[in-house]
Amino acid sequence: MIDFKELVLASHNAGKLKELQAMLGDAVRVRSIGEFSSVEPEETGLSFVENAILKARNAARISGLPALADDSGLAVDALGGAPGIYSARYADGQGDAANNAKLLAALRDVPDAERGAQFVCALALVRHADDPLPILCEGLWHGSILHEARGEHGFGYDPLFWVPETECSSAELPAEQKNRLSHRARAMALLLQRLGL
Ligand SMILES: O=c1nc[nH]c2c1ncn2[C@H]1C[C@H](O)[C@@H](COP(=O)(O)OP(=O)(O)OP(=O)(O)O)O1
Ligand SMILES: [Mg+2]
Repeated sequence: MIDFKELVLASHNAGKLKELQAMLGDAVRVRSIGEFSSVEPEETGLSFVENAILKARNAARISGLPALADDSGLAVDALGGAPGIYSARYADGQGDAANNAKLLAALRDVPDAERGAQFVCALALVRHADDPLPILCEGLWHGSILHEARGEHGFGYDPLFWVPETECSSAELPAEQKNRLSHRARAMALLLQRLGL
């Protein structure tokens, strides 16, 4: 079991930060990397796990604190797992609306039965920048891609992600419910277990 006084969350994404903070609750005092730097590290890894480790090390180096990073994305079956680790950069850095528009266009002629997709989340926790044994936890959330946006909550691809168990898009779920069901929730549950929290 690790005894943290403080932890830095290594994300520049406001939606993610809100979810991670809610899931951690009072378990640990949380700072955000934005307090220390606005420079985002280049995500050069070939996997979610590698990118999560890279972001966690970078945040630990900058802050001097233990760091938790989340690398996540949407893997679409009909696109061979794309956009995957490139989800945030799918429309060349033009943001969520452009990413969603590009995804809808790519799937325009794909029938409902072939629109399966998974949200993927890799969490990496490092005790310090050179930690030789990062704690790694992963979570998946299965669903499918809608033909048009639905809902106002969440962030990123949420308006396009149909959640079969709740029969609505993930942007139609209240935050508390998404935070119990999502890829991030599953990864975080494993992490809290690992940490004895
Ligand atoms: O629950 C989610 N609901 C909707 N979309 C989501 C979710 N989880 C990840 N996503 C999408 C957003 C972004 O297009 C990509 C993450 O990219 P990713 O590099 O991990 O995060 P980011 O660049 O937004 O912030 P940062 O790297 O500073 O943590 O996947
Ligand atoms: Mg990123």
